[in-house]
Amino acid sequence: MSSMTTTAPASPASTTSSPGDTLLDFRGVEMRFPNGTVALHDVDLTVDRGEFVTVVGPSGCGKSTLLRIASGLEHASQGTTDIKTDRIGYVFQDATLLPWRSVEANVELLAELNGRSPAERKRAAQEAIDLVGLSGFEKNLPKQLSGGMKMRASLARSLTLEPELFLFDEPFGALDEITRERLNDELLRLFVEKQFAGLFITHSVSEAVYLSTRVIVMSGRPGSIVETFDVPFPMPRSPEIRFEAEFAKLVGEVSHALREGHH
Ligand SMILES: Nc1ncnc2c1ncn2[C@@H]1O[C@H](COP(=O)(O)OP(=O)(O)OP(=O)(O)O)[C@@H](O)[C@H]1O
Repeated sequence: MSSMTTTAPASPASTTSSPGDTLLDFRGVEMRFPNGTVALHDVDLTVDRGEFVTVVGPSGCGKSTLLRIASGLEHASQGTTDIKTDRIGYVFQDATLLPWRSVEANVELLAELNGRSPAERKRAAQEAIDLVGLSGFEKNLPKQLSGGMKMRASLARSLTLEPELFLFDEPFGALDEITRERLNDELLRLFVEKQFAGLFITHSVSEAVYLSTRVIVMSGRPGSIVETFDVPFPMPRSPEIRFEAEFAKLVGEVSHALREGHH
C-alpha cells in the first residue's frame, strides 16, 4: 500500500522544522504500471532539508517515475511515500511556458492558480524574475527567448511558490554546455539563498556531482538504487571546482557505478 502524508506549512514563518528534517521519505517503493511494466523496485530514498540529491541512471530506469511519485502525480504501487510539505516546485526538461503569455504573466501563473492577489503575485513574480536574471525581459513572449532564458522563466515560475522541496526532471538536458554550466551555477546560488531541498534528475554525471550534496546511482529497469555518494565539497561552490582532481575522481567513481549498475 502506498500512503502520502502531507503537512502543509502555510507560510515560511510557520515552518517549525529545522535543518536536517526529512522532507521526503520513500520506503520500499515499487512501481508497476497497469500494462505490467515494472519501473521501480524497492527504492528507499530520503531528502532532508538542506540536501540537494541527484539521481543518475540509464535511460528508462524510472527516474521520471520517481519524481512523478514525489510530486503526487503518480502513486507507487507498493511501499510508503511520505512527503512532509506541499510547497513543492517542479521543473521539467521542457519549460512548458504558455506561448501567448509574456514572461511576467507566465511567471505569475502558479501564484495566480493558487489564488494569490494580483499585487502579491506581481511582487512574487518580479522577485523571482530578478533572482533568475531575467530582469528587463518581463514583457517578452516565450518565442522571443533563448532556450536558457525559457528555463530561467520556468524556474522563476516555481520559485514564486517558495518551494521547500524542488523537483527537477533533467531541466538543462536540452541546453548547450556553456548555458547548462551557467544555469548550474545559478541554481546552486538559488539553493544556497533560498534553502529549498532539491531532488534532481540528470544524465550528466559531472552536473550531478557539481550540484549535489548526494548522488544516487540507479540500475537499469526496474530501477533500484545501486550506490550512493556523498559529495564533500562545501557550498557555495566555485565553478572552478570542476577542474579539481577531487572532483574528477568523484565523477569517475559515479560513472563507474553507473556502468556497473547498467544491465
Ligand atoms: N504510464 C506508463 N505506463 C507504462 N509504462 C510506463 C509509463 N510511464 C513510464 N513507463 C515506463 O517505465 C519505465 C521508466 O520510465 P521513466 O520515464 O520513469 O524513465 P527515465 O529513467 O526517466 O527515462 P529517461 O532517462 O529516458 O527519461 C520506462 O520503461 C517507461 O517506458
